[in-house]
Amino acid sequence: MTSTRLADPWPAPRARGPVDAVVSLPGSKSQTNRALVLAALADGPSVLRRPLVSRDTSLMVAGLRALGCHLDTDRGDWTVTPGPLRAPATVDCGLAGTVMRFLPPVAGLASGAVDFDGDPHMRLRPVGEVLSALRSLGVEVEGDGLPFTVHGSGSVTGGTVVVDASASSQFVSALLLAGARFDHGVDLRHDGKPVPSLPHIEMTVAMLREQGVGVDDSDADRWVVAPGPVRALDRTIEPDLSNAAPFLALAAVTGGSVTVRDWPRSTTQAGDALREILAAMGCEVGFTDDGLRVAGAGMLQGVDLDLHDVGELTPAVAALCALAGSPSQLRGIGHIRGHETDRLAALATELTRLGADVTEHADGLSFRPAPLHQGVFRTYADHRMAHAGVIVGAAVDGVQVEDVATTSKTFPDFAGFWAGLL
Ligand SMILES: O=C(O)C1=C[C@@H](OP(=O)(O)O)[C@@H](O)[C@H](O)C1
Ligand SMILES: C=C(OP(=O)(O)O)C(=O)O
Repeated sequence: MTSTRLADPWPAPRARGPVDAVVSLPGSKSQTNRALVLAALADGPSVLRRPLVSRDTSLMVAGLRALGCHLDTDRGDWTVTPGPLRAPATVDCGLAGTVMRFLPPVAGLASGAVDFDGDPHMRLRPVGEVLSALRSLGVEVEGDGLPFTVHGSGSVTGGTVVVDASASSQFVSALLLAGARFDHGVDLRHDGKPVPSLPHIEMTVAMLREQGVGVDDSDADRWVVAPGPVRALDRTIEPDLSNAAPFLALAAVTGGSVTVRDWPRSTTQAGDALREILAAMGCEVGFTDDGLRVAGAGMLQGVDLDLHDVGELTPAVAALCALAGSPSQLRGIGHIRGHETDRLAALATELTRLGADVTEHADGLSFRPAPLHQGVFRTYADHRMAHAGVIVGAAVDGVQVEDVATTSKTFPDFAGFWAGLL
């Protein structure tokens, strides 16, 4: 997605003083990819306004086109015209969890074989629970992880199913998103350790309800989706609040102020938790007429946080903890070892290489203050590792971020945008 050729490793720009900026950020990956799936299953043409244009959403668009959906993505707003779901088809999941988990239930509604594969690391990310759930809902599936094939028969019986979604909330979202189109809907129960990233399931439920789908989530760990049509969408995608993390962090580490425009006052996005997290680290956080403003207050305070619900914020928060003046503890995030890379191992390794005093635990990280120094920060094809690297690089001389272009997963020309602020 990045048009300019970037040096690799990329010298992360060092802030020479407080950064003061007002930024408009690209759309939410989670909302864009949910809206695309719902539009493909809807009862008429849909419009997505201000969608995110990035690798993850392009992969979703390509996957839905392969399944017979007509998408016009040439202009800023996208139109989606559902067609009969067709197969044979091939879906490239890249490294997008939303594509690998959300599309197999849609493929179950097509008639024929749909082959799924992705980037080398994607083959290691968990998906077996979605596939076994589909089997018990009446779909023939070959394989338990990437590569796998869904043999759709044109309809899915649906009904009652139990999954262990402790590895990813996306297992639940995947079955709910397509559930209304199953003959008997879906009555899904989670059985296992607590489900992570609950705001993402709340986003799924809220978006389904907005399209007229009946969802009962009144019992803990149980979601019942009634069979029925999905109303066509006309939706404006919110800015991606998780991708706001590095920009707000820039205010925090430089003692400047950054305002993110159009920050919703009410949202199911996990990134909204940044308001509380950054306030706990000593920043001034508040809404203005322009959006959400975060102002850094000099020295960052360490924090003790359970990030189980908002695990995708960990890399940026970890970078801040490494720069803080007092110890920190990040807990409840064992599941992020199954994200784009093993994020606990990657963060511990790379922050340590830059001098941080980090200890890796089974389900978290702890930090003690230490002076950081120059070095190369490796990113393991993980967009949010790159975010962590540039945050440290804004505060420390001589940090170079390997493969910063990996940010194209969820943010077009991140490096150019970032450099423009420093
Ligand atoms: O449904 C979604 O859009 C997402 C759910 C979360 O996944 P996990 O539950 O696997 O953490 C989150 O981390 C990911 O970035 C996006
Ligand atoms: C975990 C993430 O992505 P994915 O949607 O690929 O799971 C993420 O963006 O932090």
